[in-house]
Amino acid sequence: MSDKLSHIHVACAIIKKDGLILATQRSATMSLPLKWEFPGGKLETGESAEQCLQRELQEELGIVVRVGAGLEPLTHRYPTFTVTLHPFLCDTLQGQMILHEHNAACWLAPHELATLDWAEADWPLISLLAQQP
Ligand SMILES: Nc1nc2c([nH]c(=O)n2[C@@H]2O[C@H](COP(=O)(O)OP(=O)(O)OP(=O)(O)O)[C@@H](O)[C@H]2O)c(=O)[nH]1
Repeated sequence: MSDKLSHIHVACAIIKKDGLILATQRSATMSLPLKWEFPGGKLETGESAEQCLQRELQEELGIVVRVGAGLEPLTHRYPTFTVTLHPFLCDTLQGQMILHEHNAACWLAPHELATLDWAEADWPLISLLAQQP
């Protein structure tokens, strides 16, 4: 497979509520099983990051969010593919969260995020969030 084919772009949501941030755990049957991540997914052709997040968060968690500022994209090379994460700060607008795909979810203070077993691509983001007030 060419590098181009194995390089995916993923929009992910840093959802904040009362100073806490939502973390979701991938299921045992997904790729990167049981790793923690920020909810979101692959950008489809012609889709904006905001549209992607609204679609993915509705599918995965049944919630509608307000998409705010974008953070610096991060690129990570896994053994079998490369991912560029496009993180966005978000607030929940509507919906009772239901886990349609994930194994678990939790709300943590920024400095507590590092206690979870995150997907490798996320670690620079975890460090950045932990430094913010
Ligand atoms: N949503 C999300 N995905 C992440 C994060 N970090 C990270 O490495 N990823 C990777 O980015 C990809 C997201 O794609 P997806 O969520 O639409 O894909 P998927 O579960 O259907 O994966 P699959 O196509 O590998 O089965 C996954 O391979 C996931 O492991 C993150 O913080 N949030």
